Amino acid sequence: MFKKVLVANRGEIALRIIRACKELGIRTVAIYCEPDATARYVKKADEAYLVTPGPLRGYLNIYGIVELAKNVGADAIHPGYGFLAENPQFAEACTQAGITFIGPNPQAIRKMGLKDEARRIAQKLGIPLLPGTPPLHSIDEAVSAARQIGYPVMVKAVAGGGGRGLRICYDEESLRRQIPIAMSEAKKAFGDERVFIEKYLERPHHIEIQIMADKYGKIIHLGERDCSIQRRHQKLIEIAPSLLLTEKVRCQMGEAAKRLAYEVGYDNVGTVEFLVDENLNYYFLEMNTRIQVEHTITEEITGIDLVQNMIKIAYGEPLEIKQYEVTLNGYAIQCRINAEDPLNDFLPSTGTVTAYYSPGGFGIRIDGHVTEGYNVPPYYDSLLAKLVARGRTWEETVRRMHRALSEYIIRGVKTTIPLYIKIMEDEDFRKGNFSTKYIEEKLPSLL
Ligand SMILES: Nc1ncc2cc(-c3cccc4ccccc34)c(N3CC[C@@H](N)C3)nc2n1
Ligand SMILES: [Ca+2]
Repeated sequence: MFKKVLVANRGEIALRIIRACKELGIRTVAIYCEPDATARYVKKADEAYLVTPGPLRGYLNIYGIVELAKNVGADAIHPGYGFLAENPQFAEACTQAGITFIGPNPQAIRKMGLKDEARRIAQKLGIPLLPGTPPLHSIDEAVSAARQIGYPVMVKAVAGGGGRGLRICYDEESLRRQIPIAMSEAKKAFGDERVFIEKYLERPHHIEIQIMADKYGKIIHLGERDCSIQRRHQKLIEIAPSLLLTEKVRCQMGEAAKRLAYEVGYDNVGTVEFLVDENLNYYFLEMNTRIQVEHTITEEITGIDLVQNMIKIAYGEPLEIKQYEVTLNGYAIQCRINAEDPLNDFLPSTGTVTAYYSPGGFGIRIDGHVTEGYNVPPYYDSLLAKLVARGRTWEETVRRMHRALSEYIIRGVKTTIPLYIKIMEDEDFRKGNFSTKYIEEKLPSLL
């Protein structure tokens, strides 16, 4: 097994990876930029090094991080999520330095990073897709395609993902206007101006399948997560399993996700995103080649430690879990405790945490890095902690999450906790009656 792993990330996911390594007897190296110098994950690592340039680019400095890993004698690097997690150049730089990248192979990262390539492969495999086009060459081509597809359509950047580079068009005038804007935005944001269009689903559920593959072609899926409760592509609450799927559709989506992973020669963990409509028709969206923030709820209902499996797979161990051994027990809900003010358009709230008391008790998990006195910096995402509640029934899980949220004390910064308390009391949420429009439609009445 690896002797020393460098964690190329910060905050809660860095702490999560450090904990997984500790349980495997692996020494850990943390990196930090100045604002994180006193953060808990830095203290919990066996070694910690300041990386430059701060306060953010040190976490994105491919060659600086690889150089440091070599100098401290790390034999593997875990990228976490965000930052360099889906950067094929980083994965290749690690390999070239003789350091194992704990994640998928660079070819699979590259393939799934281009939405048109992912769609083409899904189409070849007979995985359902929304009506759409390959990358467009002209506005006229988009207009004639949209006539076939029918409005509304969504314009998507080929190199986009996670909600970036998306535009909705309800008629031809809007499409003609927005295509050039989308292309120039894509050029600026991703260095690739190519866009395509798809039929826009108005009120879908956003459901993703967790997969895990070893280096020998063994692939399993670990059920789904419903991530529909988001705001401007920032996920707020995730649940597992979904309240919408039947066992039959779950199996179909799981098999489709495994076929896609197998086709691209995938190894390590990954997530295949779908949209599901109220008639349980599901459509492939994209694939994420990283561990996700919400991996926790899958761990809670399957009992499988996804981060430790990432490390074992990267080390070359064969998958020891068989598909029939994956059982989904009960329900789990994750609330992302963000330093944002839900009463003020979710504006980031910075400052010092003057009081911090996290809940506990049966079926409660906290993944977070905040303590009293922590100064919430403005440079990073606003996630302070992930509060996860698990229960045998959905009703019990909602009650437990409500109780835990009511116990949670964070003073000195505004957080999303008050909003989540209201959501746990909302009849539509409790009945599983929510789509990607839930927050947009409910916010005014919830607060
Ligand atoms: N053809 C079509 N119709 C509806 C969609 C709805 C979403 C979507 C899914 C989840 C939340 C959203 C919030 C605002 C806008 C879109 C969404 C979506 N995306 C793309 C990135 C992924 N993370 C979410 N793609 C869509 N595509
Ligand atoms: Ca994505």
